Amino acid sequence: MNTHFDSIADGLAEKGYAIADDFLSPAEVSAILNLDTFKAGISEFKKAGIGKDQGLQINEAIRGDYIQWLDKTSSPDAVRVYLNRLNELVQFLNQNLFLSLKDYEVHLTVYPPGSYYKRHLDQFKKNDHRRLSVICYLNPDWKPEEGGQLRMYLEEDQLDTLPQAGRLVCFRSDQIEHEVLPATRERLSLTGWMLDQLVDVRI
Ligand SMILES: O=C(O)CCC(=O)C(=O)O
Ligand SMILES: [Fe+2]
Repeated sequence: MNTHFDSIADGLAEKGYAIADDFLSPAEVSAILNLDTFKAGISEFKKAGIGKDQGLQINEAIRGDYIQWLDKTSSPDAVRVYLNRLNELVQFLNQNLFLSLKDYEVHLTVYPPGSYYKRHLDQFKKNDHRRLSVICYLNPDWKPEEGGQLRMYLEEDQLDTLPQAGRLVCFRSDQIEHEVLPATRERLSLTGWMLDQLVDVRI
C-alpha cells in the first residue's frame, strides 16, 4: 500500500485538502518529462477553456494554460505508472472515506511563463461529477521566487503551494476555491479529477 494514501485520506477528511510530497519519485517524474509530447512543447497542446462542451470558452484573462487529455487505454508507460497510482488512490478513498468515486480523468498541463488561472471552483455548475481535484507537479528544483504557486482559499486563510516535482495536491472540488499565480518559468503538471460517474457516461 502506498504510504501517502493514509495522510491524503486524513487531510481530505479533516481539512478538505491534502498535500503529499514524493507521490511520484524523481525517476518517475523524469520519465514523464521525457515523453515526446512534452519535448515537442505546447504545439502538441490545446488552449484550455472554461465551462464545457457547447459552453466552452477560451478566455485568456481567466486562464492561460495549455492541455492535452490523456487516453487511459493507450497511455505511454511513464504516464500509466501515475494513472495506476491514482486508480489505487480512488479505491483507497472509497474504502476509507466511504466515497463513491467511480472514475478519474487527467490532462497534461503547461502554463507558459506569465500565464495564470484566476480564482475559481472546479465544479461546473450543471451536470457536475467532479468530486476531488488532484494535481501532480512536474517541475524539478522550483524556487519560491519563480512564482507559480497554487493558492487555496481556506475558511480562515489562504495557503500557497509551490509546484514542486513529485508533489500531489488533492482537494474537494466543490469546496475549495483556488488560483494559479503567474510564474517566471514554464510550469508543468498532471491535472485531474476523481468523478462520481464513469467518464464514458458523460454527455
Ligand atoms: O495547477 C494547479 O495548481 C491548479 C490547476 C487548476 O486549478 C485547474 O486546472 O482547475
Ligand atoms: Fe482548478
